[in-house]
Amino acid sequence: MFFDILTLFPEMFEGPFSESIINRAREKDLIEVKTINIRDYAEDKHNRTDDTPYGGGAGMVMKAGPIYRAWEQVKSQRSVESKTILMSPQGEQLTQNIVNDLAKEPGLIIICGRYEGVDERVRKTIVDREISIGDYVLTGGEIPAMVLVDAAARLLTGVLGDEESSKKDSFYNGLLEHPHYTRPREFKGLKVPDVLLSGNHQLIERWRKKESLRRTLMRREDLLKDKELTEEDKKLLKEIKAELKG
Ligand SMILES: Nc1nonc1C(=O)NCC1CCCCC1
Repeated sequence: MFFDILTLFPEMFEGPFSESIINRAREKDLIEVKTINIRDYAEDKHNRTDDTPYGGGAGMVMKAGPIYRAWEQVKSQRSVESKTILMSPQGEQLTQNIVNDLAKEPGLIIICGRYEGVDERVRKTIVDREISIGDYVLTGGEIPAMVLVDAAARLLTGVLGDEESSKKDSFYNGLLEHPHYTRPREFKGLKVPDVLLSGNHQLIERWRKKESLRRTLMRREDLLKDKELTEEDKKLLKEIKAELKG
């Protein structure tokens, strides 16, 4: 899978993508991440990529021309179709389901907005999907682009080792993840639950599913509304609610 990232700040991506799992995936050719500097596609003598807003007001708007030409260039260099994503607070909220969908694409072109945003003609001509990583405003779309690349890349076969499989993620099975423990058995007087030391894998899996349901019920009950609960889930939830009643 490839990620072609249109940005005014390509060097922002050097650090995060040259470390750890994403870097290993690039070295194994499981993903390709290219940054394209929108400024290279400015056409006026001042190399402008932004300008004042029509209608007045504070701030600057990213010009459509440089973005469009950068987009044409990356499109022409790819032999397969790719979706164009604009990262912005006005987009649909990124969820694991959206990541799961996007990770099935052969590649993504990701546009990183800056200043007050991009000229509306960018949306009307080349954007397939506008995505937000949350209801807050950052200084640019670069960090949201890194979030999207990270979340999609880790789902690709071979990116995570078996032990790190994404199959049991929070949100992967629609629930929050159960608590995790590792050595030592006791830390600050807090002991590892005995069941995790029992070696009884059936009991351990039951404990993990129950704690996942408990955590989801306590923190994100909204997720339970969308989840198809098995008979075992319902039984465990009943136990949890009885325990909460004390
Ligand atoms: N939140 C977000 N989710 O995705 N992108 C986000 C963002 O805050 N991006 C920066 C803004 C800054 C002003 C112009 C448009 C982009």
